[in-house]
Amino acid sequence: MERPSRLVLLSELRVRNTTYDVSLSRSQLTWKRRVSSPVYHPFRPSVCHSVSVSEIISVREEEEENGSRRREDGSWKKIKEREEKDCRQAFTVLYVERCRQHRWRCAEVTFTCSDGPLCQHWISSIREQLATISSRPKHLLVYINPYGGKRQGKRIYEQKVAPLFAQAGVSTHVIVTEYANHARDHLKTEAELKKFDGVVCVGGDGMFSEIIHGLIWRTQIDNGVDPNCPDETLSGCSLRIGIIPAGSTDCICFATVGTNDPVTSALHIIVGDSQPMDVCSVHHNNTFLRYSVSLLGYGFYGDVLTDSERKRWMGPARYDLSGLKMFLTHHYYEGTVSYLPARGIIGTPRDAARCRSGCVVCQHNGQLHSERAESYEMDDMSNCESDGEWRTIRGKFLAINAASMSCACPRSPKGLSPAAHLADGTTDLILVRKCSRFDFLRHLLRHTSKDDQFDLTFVEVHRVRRFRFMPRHCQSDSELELDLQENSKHQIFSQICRDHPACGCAPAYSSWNCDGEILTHTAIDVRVHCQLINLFARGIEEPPVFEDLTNPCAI
Ligand SMILES: CCCCCCCCCCCCC/C=C/[C@@H](O)[C@H](COP(=O)(O)O)NC(=O)CCCCC
Ligand SMILES: Nc1ncnc2c1ncn2[C@@H]1O[C@H](COP(=O)(O)OP(=O)(O)O)[C@@H](O)[C@H]1O
Ligand SMILES: [Ca+2]
Repeated sequence: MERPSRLVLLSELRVRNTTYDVSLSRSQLTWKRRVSSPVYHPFRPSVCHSVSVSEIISVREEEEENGSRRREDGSWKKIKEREEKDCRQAFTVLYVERCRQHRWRCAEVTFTCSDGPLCQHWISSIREQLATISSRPKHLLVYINPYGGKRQGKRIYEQKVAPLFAQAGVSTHVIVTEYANHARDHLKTEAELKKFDGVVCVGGDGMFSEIIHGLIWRTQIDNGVDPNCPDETLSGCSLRIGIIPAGSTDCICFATVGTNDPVTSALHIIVGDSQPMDVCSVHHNNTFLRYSVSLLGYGFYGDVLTDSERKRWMGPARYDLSGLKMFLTHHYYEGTVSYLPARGIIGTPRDAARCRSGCVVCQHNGQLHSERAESYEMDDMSNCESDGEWRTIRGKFLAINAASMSCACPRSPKGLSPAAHLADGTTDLILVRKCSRFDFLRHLLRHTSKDDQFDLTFVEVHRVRRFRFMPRHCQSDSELELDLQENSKHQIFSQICRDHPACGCAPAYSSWNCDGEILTHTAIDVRVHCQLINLFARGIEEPPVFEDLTNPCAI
């Protein structure tokens, strides 16, 4: 149990017309209603509130004049006639309050003091405590995509986020993007990153993808690492990234915070949360293509994305229509998947346990990963292929998905791979083989219910550190020869269809959906880079089950 930390201040203050014992320690601000009579009063239970100092947003001085109270920002708030006539000094504490479904709100409480010096002492003491929190950002670089989701990015930022940043004393440099890849290119070459404590992305998964591409690329160049080499150990990015959800799916925000709510995200940024996250690098023939943090999907999700881009005018609803269309189209694709299973780690894709705030699996596997990386460096064996057995699967697939995190989103609150971890250095490779439409529907529907989407004969899932995919139309002659021997009759039909796509049968290849962006190459080599980036988040919080003994109100 954490020891209650030393008291900084203890005073009798008033909240509205009631007297409270208010105490400030290094970790908590607590206000307990004074019980005037020791006799038990059923209608007046003792009330105690406690806020962790780390979740205080700011403290503000209030001034009274002619029945109104002036705030530091210059605005006036009318106070009630009866209220604190004798108390001339007041201060307001703004703090994080938890609401339903992982949402956070900025709550406030105003304390009135009997004298001015005491009020000033309280304000400066709270500010001093806040100043000791070094993880809080002071200056942020903000990119807004005005074009994503329902095109509300600018409004969301100005109305919901900017006022909170101002209250918390966070200064910002805001760039509203003017074209696709504006943010990526600005980060790659122009942005003066030394000036900032973090980058904020206002947009969806596609916009987040732009930000990480700019940031990761810049970090590699600054550290002399070649991003084109798939076997390079990439340098981790020091700047944290905050996501203000303003896109269509916003799965990266949902899976790291538990909700898609701009105010909640802004508060996680203000309190300086930190959540490491794995990043996959995607290469083709030793040439870098893209990075991915959530879904890499070939077949169904690739086709949905390609089709939906033509319907962007519909906003987020485009995915529902394209999803239905692609489900009915029921295309399958042939190819070869090879993968390196993740060895020595804790956790499997079929676990009941979930990746949550402070996840021990991520901590353990992250540690294992960095120890291995060190020993590779010492042995001068940077090629991680040497420590595992590649496995190969050939087949016809409706979908090939790699989920580096759960990919939970409002459409599927448990996600594509519910037990995947944010920062364990692995990705869950999900292979959905050719099956009937009915069976595929059963699989899809299970993403929205408690049933296990992997518990079906045509679905398999592997936790991997690296994988490759080669569509059949790209296979070499010798590989095709091997396939021919396996199934000569089918092979002939497939060849005919590839050569004559107008025949109306299934297309030979799909495309990859890489965090919501379409990849032009189909043959890819994917490698997970453990904890390469950090977000202003803390993972999804578990609701408290037991009484928290570190909470002064519980003692
Ligand atoms: C018939 C019932 C079907 C129910 C299917 C539910 C399965 C949903 C799983 C969704 C996983 C989403 C993974 C996230 C992908 C995003 O990166 C990507 C881009 O997001 P954004 O930039 O914010 O638009 N979104 C998609 O690819 C949409 C997939 C929708 C599939 C129906
Ligand atoms: N100013 C802009 N104009 C057009 N496209 C942009 C602009 N800024 C960013 N983009 C691109 O918009 C695409 C979608 O962005 P995103 O924020 O993910 O929204 P959505 O979730 O609706 O797809 C991304 O590919 C991004 O590169
Ligand atoms: Ca992972």
